[in-house]
Amino acid sequence: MEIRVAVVGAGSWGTTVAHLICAHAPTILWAREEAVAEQIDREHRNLRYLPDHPLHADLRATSSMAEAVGGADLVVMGVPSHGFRSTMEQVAEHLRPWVPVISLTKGLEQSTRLRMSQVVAEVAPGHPVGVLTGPNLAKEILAGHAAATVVAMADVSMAEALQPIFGADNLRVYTNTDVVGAEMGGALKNVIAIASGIADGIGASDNTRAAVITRGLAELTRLGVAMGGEPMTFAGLAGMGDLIATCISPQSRNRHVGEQLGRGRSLEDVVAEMDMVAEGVKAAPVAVELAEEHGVEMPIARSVASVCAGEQTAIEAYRSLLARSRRPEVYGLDPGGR
Ligand SMILES: NC(=O)C1=CN([C@@H]2O[C@H](COP(=O)(O)OP(=O)(O)OC[C@H]3O[C@@H](n4cnc5c(N)ncnc54)[C@H](O)[C@@H]3O)[C@@H](O)[C@H]2O)C=CC1
Ligand SMILES: O=C(CO)COP(=O)(O)O
Repeated sequence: MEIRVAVVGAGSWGTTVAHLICAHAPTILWAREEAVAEQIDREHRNLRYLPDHPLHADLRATSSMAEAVGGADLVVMGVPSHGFRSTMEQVAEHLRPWVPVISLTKGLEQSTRLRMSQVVAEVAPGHPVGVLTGPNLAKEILAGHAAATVVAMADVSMAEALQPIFGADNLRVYTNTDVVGAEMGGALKNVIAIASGIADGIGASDNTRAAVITRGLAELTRLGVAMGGEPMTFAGLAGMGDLIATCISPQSRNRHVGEQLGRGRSLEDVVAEMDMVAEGVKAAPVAVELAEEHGVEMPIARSVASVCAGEQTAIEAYRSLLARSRRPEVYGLDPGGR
């Protein structure tokens, strides 16, 4: 049976995923701006977000949610976390019963501290829900470089059915039943990537970056496990894999924000000149709140939140991380670990 897919959100990643799926299934991409939808539909290009890449000739695009979602057998959500709930509410008006919803979004809802799959469950109860996540920088995948990713759903047979839909010659898709772990890995690595960028911006060394990545993995694992994620998920593509890609890549928006902060620029200036989302900026204070709620320590996330809020300079944040009291290298599996 042919599956018709709607991808909601025509930024870099939504457009890339729609382009990939289109090779296997009829796909329609929803764009908020009519001009973007028209350009993709007619010219097979998204000049705003992916100017260098022609898109699949069969990819359709629309700014009408009814047209995008009304006939879809699978809905893929690719809007940033700050617009996720309101967009999902529009989706829900047209969603046919039991259509699965897969989130591409790597963020946390600010007001509620919810993961995006939880937002889907609130707005469209009863629909199967999952996430697609991993080290997947959109432009690299569009350029044809090999990558791997994870589709995480509680129902493994449904995740297996989606593997060929999301897969491509250069994109290998694994399954995982740990939605909480996969989703928390994706959201929290953005916060650690800001810290890694800050290190680059203040001129720190590769040793520093390795320390940030490794201790960052410890703290995101600690929180993710406390919230119900499986420890091994954080050692996989959705955890360590995505953390490495985002912390080292010059293409990462989150690492870029950190680098600019490390050079002494203000968050307002850096964000104002970006036409794209850096989820870690909004996820950092939420991670700190969740850490408090779950009784775990997240010193790097706390430092990132504090630099983003203008409470500390980047240099002060790094000095205070180094000045923390001595302790054993308790790894992230113990929720009380420090
Ligand atoms: N770009 C990438 O390489 C990857 C991004 N992601 C995640 O995918 C999500 C989307 O990221 P990108 O596509 O890169 O973002 P982007 O910054 O390239 O584009 C954002 C898209 O969302 C739309 N948008 C912005 N605010 C909105 C709102 N309030 N309501 C509805 N739509 C809104 C914009 O019009 C645009 O189409 C993020 O959570 C990101 O972390 C995940 C994997 C890879
Ligand atoms: O999630 C991503 C790669 O997997 C993209 O990271 P940035 O949002 O930091 O560019």
